[in-house]
Amino acid sequence: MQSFPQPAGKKDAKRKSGSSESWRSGSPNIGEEMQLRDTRSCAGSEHESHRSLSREDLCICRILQGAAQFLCQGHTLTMKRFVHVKNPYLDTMDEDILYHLDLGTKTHNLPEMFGDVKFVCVGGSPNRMRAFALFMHKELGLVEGEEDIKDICAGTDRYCMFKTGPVLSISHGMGVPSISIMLHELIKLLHHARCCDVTIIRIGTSGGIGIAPGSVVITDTAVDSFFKPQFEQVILDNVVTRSTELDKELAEELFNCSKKIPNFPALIGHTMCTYDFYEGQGRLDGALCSFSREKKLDYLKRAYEAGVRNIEMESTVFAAMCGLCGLKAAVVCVTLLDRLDCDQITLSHDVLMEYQRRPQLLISNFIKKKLGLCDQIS
Ligand SMILES: O=P(O)(O)O[C@H]1O[C@H](CO)[C@@H](O)[C@H]1O
Ligand SMILES: O=c1cc[nH]c(=O)[nH]1
Repeated sequence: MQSFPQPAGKKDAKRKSGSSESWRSGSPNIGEEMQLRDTRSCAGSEHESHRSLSREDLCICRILQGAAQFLCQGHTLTMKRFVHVKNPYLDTMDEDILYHLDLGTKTHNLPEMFGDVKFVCVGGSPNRMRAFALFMHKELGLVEGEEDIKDICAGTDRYCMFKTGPVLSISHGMGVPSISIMLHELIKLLHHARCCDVTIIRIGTSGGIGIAPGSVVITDTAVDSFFKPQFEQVILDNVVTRSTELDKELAEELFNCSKKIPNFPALIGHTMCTYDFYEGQGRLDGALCSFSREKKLDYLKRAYEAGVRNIEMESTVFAAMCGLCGLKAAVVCVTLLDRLDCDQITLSHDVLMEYQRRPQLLISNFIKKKLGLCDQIS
């Protein structure tokens, strides 16, 4: 049984300072760090030394010289992947208040609370993300009881956040504006906490196109309503187009993981992200509808031909923001219906719950595999 620290509360955070617990390595996260691994010892062994990189030019030169020497001696060198923000103003701020998460750099010790996070899972519904955290807690064989898993954002009712071991589970609400606000604050949180090598996965629901309800779609590329792999962000009065490519290797790895789960219908495909559930997804059952059944089917069939296998409402901005900030990202959504057949979701509560657990099961197995807990694959 393993034991991981739960995040410290506000009061504790004020008193404590300094390093965070890090997953298994026991080493603190100190600014930008370069990890030098001796490959002449057995793979995965503990012969690792850590050196800090200062931003001073002189120091960088020395380290690069050292690294070059190290490489010449037959070692390999791997860089830790830190979460980066692309905003010069952040460095000039005395305090950063993550308003919608009810967290802040002065009120909370973010490195201590979150420094060991390696996996972030996000999804629309607060209950689903709480259930996922509790499920992960059990799957990781953690000793603390469920009652220790509290909503870290309880001071706000915008989003909820739970942490168990190296896994953070957060709700993002519905649609691009809602997830985008959460991601701005989450990415800053991971940056302030000096997290490294973080994988982020959206586990959601969606409408399928031409595939059986209950199928789990692992997204290779998120596309917009015109089937383009891009997200258009309006900034001031400009439209900035951002790429929505996701990590293909990660998608493949997840797909391979899915093959090990008995009777698990999964596939890789494009995911279309829309700004609306009704007109935007070609539904005939909204309060407004100005197109015919034929037009709807023609649109969905063209989407299918373009490689789209499911439709949801967050994937493009999720892919774009995570890609820009150095987060390895994936989108895994179960389909609740086949949009070529119908528009209304008529599943019973039990079936809906069972479907929603499918992405969670896959991601739990993936996380356990990554943590070397392969004997505990469900
Ligand atoms: O199940 P979640 O994660 O909320 O995802 C899907 O479900 C919502 C619509 O019902 C949208 O947020 C859509 O993206
Ligand atoms: O059809 C659906 C089902 C779930 N979520 C969506 O965005 N669309």
